[in-house]
Amino acid sequence: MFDLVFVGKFPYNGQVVEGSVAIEEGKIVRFSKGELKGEKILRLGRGQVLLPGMIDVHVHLRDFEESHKETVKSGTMAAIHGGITTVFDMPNTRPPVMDERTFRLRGRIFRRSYADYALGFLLAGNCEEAKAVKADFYKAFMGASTGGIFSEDFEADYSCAPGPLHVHAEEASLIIRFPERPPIVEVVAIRKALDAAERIKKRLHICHVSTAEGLKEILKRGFSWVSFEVTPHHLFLTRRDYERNPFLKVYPPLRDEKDRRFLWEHIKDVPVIASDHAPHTPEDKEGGAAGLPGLETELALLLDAVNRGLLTLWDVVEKTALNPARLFCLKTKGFSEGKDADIIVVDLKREWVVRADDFYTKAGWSPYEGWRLKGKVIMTFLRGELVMEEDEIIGRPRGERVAKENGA
Ligand SMILES: NC(=O)N[C@@H](CC(=O)O)C(=O)O
Ligand SMILES: [Zn+2]
Ligand SMILES: [Zn+2]
Repeated sequence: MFDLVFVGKFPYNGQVVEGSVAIEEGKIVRFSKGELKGEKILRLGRGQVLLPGMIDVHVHLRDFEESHKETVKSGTMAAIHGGITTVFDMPNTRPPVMDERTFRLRGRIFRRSYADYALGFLLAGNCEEAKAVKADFYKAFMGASTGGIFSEDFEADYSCAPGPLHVHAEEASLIIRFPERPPIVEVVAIRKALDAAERIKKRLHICHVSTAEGLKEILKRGFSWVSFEVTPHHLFLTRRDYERNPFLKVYPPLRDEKDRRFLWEHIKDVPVIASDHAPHTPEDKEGGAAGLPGLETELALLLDAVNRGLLTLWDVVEKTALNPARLFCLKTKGFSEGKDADIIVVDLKREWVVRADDFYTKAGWSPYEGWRLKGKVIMTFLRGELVMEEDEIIGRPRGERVAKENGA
């Protein structure tokens, strides 16, 4: 007799099938086309589908001296509200996570985390410190973004990285010449990062790819040790939106319709979708801060796109859960028997209107305010425990640090 059995539709081997998924002690233990017996049976309703919880590999939770923007507590409540069960914590905090003491402090505040988490470490000429910590991933900026820290010598930082390196690819020298950061600023940086990757051949993940030329360059080189992500704002918004709403200032900037369309035309080749949840308060945005909140809208935007035939549910599952688990060697994550039961129930038919007032993030505003979306996350389970239902957070923070495959 299993602890919990879901009965209904779920993605399996590229399809969406009918059957049951059995959970035992926080793990997925059985997929079946038939009915399985359980202490608790959760029968999904019409329009509802069971999906793996999202692994969001690009999240800024702020906290420390920027707790007014977001905290680990508020940001991870927003995550589970949006169906995200694992977050990668970006280290461009204030103070930045660039030394052993701050890295330890960072680990301690995640006791308040409502989601599972991977801890990042910022690399910028601090190689000795980087080697002294065992972070789950490392981050380098080729040009300044929020926090202003970037690599003087990107190749040295990349060579030093003791684990997978996420990189913000905007070329510092071109940002000075072109502060509007046109596509060339990203494309030159991506080319430089790929040239370095060809020589160094270590795991590299290129963040928030936003330009057609940049995506073309990555696909042309086709290095198996280089992965990349695209964000919802570069898929659903353009520079025109920014011209109408200055709050939509973000690095890399929103692009023209042709870049956005190119991303969609190649969505099949995009391995990971990640939010780059970068909360700033309205006051900070008035002051010109770059970055957009995205945790509580990203999956719903993708479900709405599924309803509009722009991608399949299986595409969503691969880009938000299966590929991140595989690419970052998360030993206990992935939607298969023996893995953590990080599960969400989504209602593909539920229509709702985006209102920042309904959100847990401290950002206090949303790029998608007023948008009517078809598709909503209605339940989130973290390692088999219900942690969110119908917009309510249930229980206390239960987040745990991810486990990596040996040597990853
Ligand atoms: N994307 C942004 O515009 N800002 C991010 C930093 C980053 O991801 O570059 C932030 O931390 O605010
Ligand atoms: Zn960035
Ligand atoms: Zn970011």
